Amino acid sequence: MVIRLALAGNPNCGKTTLFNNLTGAVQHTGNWPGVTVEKKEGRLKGNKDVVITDLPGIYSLSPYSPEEVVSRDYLIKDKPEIIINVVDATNLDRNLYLTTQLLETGIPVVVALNMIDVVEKNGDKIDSKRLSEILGCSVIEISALKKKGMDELVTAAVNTAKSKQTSAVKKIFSDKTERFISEIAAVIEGKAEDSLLRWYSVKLLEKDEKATETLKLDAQERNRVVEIVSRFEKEFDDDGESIITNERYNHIGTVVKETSKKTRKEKLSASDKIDRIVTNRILALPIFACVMIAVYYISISTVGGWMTDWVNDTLFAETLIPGAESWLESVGAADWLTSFIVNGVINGVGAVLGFLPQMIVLFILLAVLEDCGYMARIAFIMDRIFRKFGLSGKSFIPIMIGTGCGVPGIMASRTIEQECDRKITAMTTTFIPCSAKIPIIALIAGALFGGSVWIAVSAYFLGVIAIIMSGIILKKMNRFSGTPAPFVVELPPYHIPGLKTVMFSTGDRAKAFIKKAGTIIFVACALIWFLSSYNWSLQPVGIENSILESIGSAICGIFAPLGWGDWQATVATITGFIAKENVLGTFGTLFGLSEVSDSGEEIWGFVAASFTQLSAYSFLIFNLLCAPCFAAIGAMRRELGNKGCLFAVGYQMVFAYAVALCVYQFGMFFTGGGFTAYTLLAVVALVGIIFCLVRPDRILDRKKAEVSAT
Ligand SMILES: Nc1nc2c(ncn2[C@@H]2O[C@H](COP(=O)(O)OP(=O)(O)OP(=O)(O)O)[C@@H](O)[C@H]2O)c(=O)[nH]1
Ligand SMILES: [Mg+2]
Repeated sequence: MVIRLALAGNPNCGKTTLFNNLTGAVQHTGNWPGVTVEKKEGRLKGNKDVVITDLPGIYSLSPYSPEEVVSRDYLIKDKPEIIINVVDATNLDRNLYLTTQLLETGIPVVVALNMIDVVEKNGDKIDSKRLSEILGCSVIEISALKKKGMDELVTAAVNTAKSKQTSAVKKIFSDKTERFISEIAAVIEGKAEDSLLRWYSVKLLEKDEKATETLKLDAQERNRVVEIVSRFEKEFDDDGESIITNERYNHIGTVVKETSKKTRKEKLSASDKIDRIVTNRILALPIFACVMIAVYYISISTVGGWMTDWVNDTLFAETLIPGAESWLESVGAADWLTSFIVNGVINGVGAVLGFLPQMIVLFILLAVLEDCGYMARIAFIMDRIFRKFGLSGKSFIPIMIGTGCGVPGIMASRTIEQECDRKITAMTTTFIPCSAKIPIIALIAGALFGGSVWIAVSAYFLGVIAIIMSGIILKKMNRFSGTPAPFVVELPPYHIPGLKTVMFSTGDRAKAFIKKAGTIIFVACALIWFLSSYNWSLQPVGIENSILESIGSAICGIFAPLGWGDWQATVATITGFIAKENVLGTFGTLFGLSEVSDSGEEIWGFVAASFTQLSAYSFLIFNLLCAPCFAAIGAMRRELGNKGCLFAVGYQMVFAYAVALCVYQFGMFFTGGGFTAYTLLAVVALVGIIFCLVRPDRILDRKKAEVSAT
């Protein structure tokens, strides 16, 4: 018999850590709420009959955002055999709120009292035996991080599931409320399964619409319910949902008082002390800027840079390429094959893989920031700024994730309740440079700006500014209008990042990067090599007469106003849509064929020769802001639908073009380039952008007027 076991609990209580322990999986964990946004399945190590589902974190069973709906639907509709309710023992008050709701679902529940190591370290005490008596279900003390109590938990869960013993329903509301619950239960009896009768009765008193819909009551029953609810609200002189919420909290208050003892009296914890500085109104932003500059300095300029140089200069330029060449010669390989392997594959894929060391250093640093808890603070800090522009600080979490890869970044936008904010975030997340764009940044910085760290830093700030500007512009459109959702991310206490968590997270991201180099980029490089080695009659020719040159030349005029209208840069940009790493791979392949230099910084020389600082920066801007790679466009389609996705891609292209145009043309103008037709075009673009930014928000004004009229 297969037992389905669901892990449910508040965000950031350790569900995924527990899931990884039990199944041996390596799902992403992090010290902030909202890491998991999709349900994940795995099988228990050593007992394949137990299927475990990791769910996104929820605060209650009245969900507001889409990833919370995932959790609730799974629990209520798919009905697992048993719920393990993971509870953060350092935060009993808040966590037990969900527990009282889970106990009403009629599904057997076992409470896993997680983070017991922290409780013990703080010198606090929790009487789990008494807690188990009051709640009416097993309570097992565990530490998912230290792997304590795992066997006990599994045994308790499997036994409870096998005995099908639901927890005894405890009356947790006041007698008066319980009477109303019974009244409703009498009306809907037979409409819901017996085990869910109490659950639905409470939901109806709360006026939960989603729950009401699934019940399919007839008109008469519905009227009866409405009558009971209105009597209920009159009796308490309050809203149904508030009454229920209040009484739940009252009940939990007494439970916590009876079962837990905190030794330390409200002294400021170390986390609070750090937060006083880190989230300080004046210091927060400078500290954030310093942290990010340090991260990119370490990963791009120093440690990561040295390692990448070694890979590019020594490993590829001095060892692999000559080695492969002489080996191919010695076995008598055909010229075209040698050219294909050396120029097409090693140069192209190598150009991308060369950046792996930088990337790994960056991934490690980001994972550390994530796991120690600083990322959650960044979201909190950014909320203050974003709110001023009508955006929610919650948008910043997807953006932070997007620095790794846009695909999970776009998916993380699901944690945002407000539909308009969610859509805008999904559309703009990829403005922030993802790891695949770092090689482009490093290339431009290295080739034309003497490796300056400021190019990378400016790229990130440009991303943030593009997001804020787009937020303002899009908010004024009908399809995105609305006020930002209140921000409720909690700040989890800081902790020392776990070595395993950091390694998993880094390994995961690095693996994805290598996999792309081995598949999609390999194919793209091979294609580029072919297109650049043959002409339309399929005769081998120099690159100047190749198919690629003719395609690039045909369309490169479009980019002339941006300052880099040559066919190489155009082709590189186009291949970037397959995967952003291709931009570099393409330069690598293109350069390999021109056989000029012998030093390791081959691509740099090539790029430096065909760009000026200004045109290179404009090239960088366009490639950073334009539509993301196909994988990310696919993710946007999932979140926005076909039409929305098309709109998003169109918007990103126009926006990227306009910004790059303005930067290049005004740059030219102010450095003595004169006023040309293109300068005029840039003036038009700038006026257009400013108009979109400052035009009055008619929709919001109308809504305000409607509110004040009523
Ligand atoms: N000290 C301690 N830390 C833990 C324990 N379990 C988890 N953590 C840490 O808590 C943080 C959150 O863990 P996750 O497993 O990502 O939490 P989650 O419940 O899956 O979070 P969401 O997916 O956001 O809902 C991580 O930094 C973990 O390392 C524990 O038993 N003790
Ligand atoms: Mg999780």
